[in-house]
Amino acid sequence: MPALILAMQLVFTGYIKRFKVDTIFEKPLSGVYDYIVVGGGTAGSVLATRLSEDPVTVLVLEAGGSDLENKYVDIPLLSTHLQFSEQDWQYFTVKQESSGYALDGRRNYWPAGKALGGTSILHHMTHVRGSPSDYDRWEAEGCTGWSYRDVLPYFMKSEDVQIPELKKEVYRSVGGSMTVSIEPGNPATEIFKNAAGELGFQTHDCNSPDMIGHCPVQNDVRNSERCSTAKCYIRQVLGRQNLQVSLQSHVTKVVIHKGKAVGVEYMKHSRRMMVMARKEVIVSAGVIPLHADLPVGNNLQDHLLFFMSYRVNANWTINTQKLSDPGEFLKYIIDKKGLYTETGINAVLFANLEQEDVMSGSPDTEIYFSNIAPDAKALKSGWKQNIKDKVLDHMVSNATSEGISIMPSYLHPKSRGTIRLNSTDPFEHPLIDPKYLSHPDDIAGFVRGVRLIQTLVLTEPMQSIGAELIRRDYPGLCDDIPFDSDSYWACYVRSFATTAFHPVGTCKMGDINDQSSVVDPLLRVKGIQGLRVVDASVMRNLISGETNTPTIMIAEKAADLIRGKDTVLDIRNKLNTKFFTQLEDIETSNISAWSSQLIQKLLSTNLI
Ligand SMILES: Cc1cc2nc3c(=O)[nH]c(=O)nc-3n(C[C@H](O)[C@H](O)[C@H](O)COP(=O)(O)OP(=O)(O)OC[C@H]3O[C@@H](n4cnc5c(N)ncnc54)[C@H](O)[C@@H]3O)c2cc1C
Repeated sequence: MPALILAMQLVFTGYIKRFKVDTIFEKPLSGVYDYIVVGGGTAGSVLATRLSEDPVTVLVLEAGGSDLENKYVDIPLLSTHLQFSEQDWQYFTVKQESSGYALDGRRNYWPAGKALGGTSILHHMTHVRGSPSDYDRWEAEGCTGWSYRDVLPYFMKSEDVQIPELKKEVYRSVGGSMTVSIEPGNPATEIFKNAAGELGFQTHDCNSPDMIGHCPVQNDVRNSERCSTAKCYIRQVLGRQNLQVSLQSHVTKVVIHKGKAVGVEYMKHSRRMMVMARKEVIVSAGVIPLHADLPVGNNLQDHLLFFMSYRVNANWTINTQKLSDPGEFLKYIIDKKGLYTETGINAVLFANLEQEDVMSGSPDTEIYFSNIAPDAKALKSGWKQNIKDKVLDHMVSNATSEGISIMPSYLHPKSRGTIRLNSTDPFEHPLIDPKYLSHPDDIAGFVRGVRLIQTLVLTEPMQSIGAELIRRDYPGLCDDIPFDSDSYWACYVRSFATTAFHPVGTCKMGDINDQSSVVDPLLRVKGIQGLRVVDASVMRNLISGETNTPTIMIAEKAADLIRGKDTVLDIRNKLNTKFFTQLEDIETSNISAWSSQLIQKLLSTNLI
């Protein structure tokens, strides 16, 4: 107990120091700035950092407060503690017709960051760039200048890789703002690696141009603390005289005069204010649309995932009992060591299950490995999924403190949804309707993922820990369908798959003549001068993985587009001479030569 008190004192002292720093946000505003950035989230923090490198004035208006107001922000394992906090918008989707059968009202809970740093202060820190084909597809569909060759230099500019074996890779970088690291091994990571290896998946860098394979998860973590874009970008430059950040400033309207965005209206401490922009207004408010009069809010896309949990005989699972040991917490506070340094995801695996050779091309499936045990507390208050009480009680009756979860996610869903403003009141939450699993192909994609997981569990490393599936079917929910048939898993997916938190696409980028797009390839809102959108909403199609790192890339590139500068010329030249020819070789080589018994096993199942 004294250890616990000491730990709490240390946290509290850190608190006081932080509040002193945050008075910087209270500087009085002037009436006009060169650039106004709406939203200081993942993208907004990056963009304002870059724009204010020039002799221009930049204002960031952020609806939330300081990222440091929540004591859990830094601690990797406690990211879910930010959900349903003041730093979360706490959105819910509308009732889903084709999914969410196990959810209360069939509604997904949609967390989103509401503070400086935006969703990067509460996300799970997995660092994934996506596949070259994702960006080449954007370019082919009219997003000129966004091919993999174009965007790779910006991924590199933003990162500071602290993984010794990757520092020298020509496509990776050191010295950028975002630290990328791997937490020192948990035995679980080794088991997952060996299981994947037995099926022929090589362990390599999933942020290389060839994503297929297994990787210990790379994280946006610096010295065992979260590296949000608040901490790793904008807080580094808050002393600049030409940069002003105003918190608790909720923008309610972009002011448009004679077809040009000239400023914004916003509410701060219940007072309505207006501020003008000499050059541009840039909306970086995330996927929730601000503009009522534009064709925004269509093309909503998101990844789903669900938990396949297994009982195991292993002493390395993370469970509530281990975490409530005060010594464990102290280990983190004093030495930045122990279980709290982990993010809860040990490793990821990417495969291309849609085609015969699952190990070539670009991935359509991501598998997450987690050594967090599905014990009663984790099920009730860990990953919050809005599961119906009676279903949750049933799950809790099967809880175990020695277990793991493996989660499939289908990466290129065809379902498309919408986000619509619910009323003229800008403070009311919008109607979010992702129409999850409305396209039948998405179900088939998930069932293939289930079969891959089942195959992984049959490997010797997984059998050596006695991995045994914990069934979650519930009276009236899939229990009338023969267990393990494709139809059973289809029902399971429709019942238990929930958001993987990667919504994109509501301000779709496209060619100037593409009627369905909102912004052009320079991210300018079509038909309105002086207005751009720079955030995850401009992604035309979902990328093959998590969306924070690509959003940072978008903001880095947008800063160059706005400033009319090429800050990555040196990186591009280096890549042109050393890398892109090599990349062409990779694309044409027969990667499928990797041995794989998996292919045979997968093909022997009848997919729906
Ligand atoms: C729980 C969770 C886990 C995730 N895990 C990962 C992960 O492990 N890896 C990964 O790569 N991605 C992950 N993501 C996704 C990733 O974090 C997002 O794609 C990314 O943060 C989106 O960035 P953004 O700039 O578009 O929006 P945000 O970061 O959400 O920024 C929008 C900002 O605008 C502010 N804002 C909104 N409206 C207004 C307004 N009217 N006026 C003023 N300000 C406003 C918001 O408060 C917010 O600060 C996760 C997301 C969630 C929710």
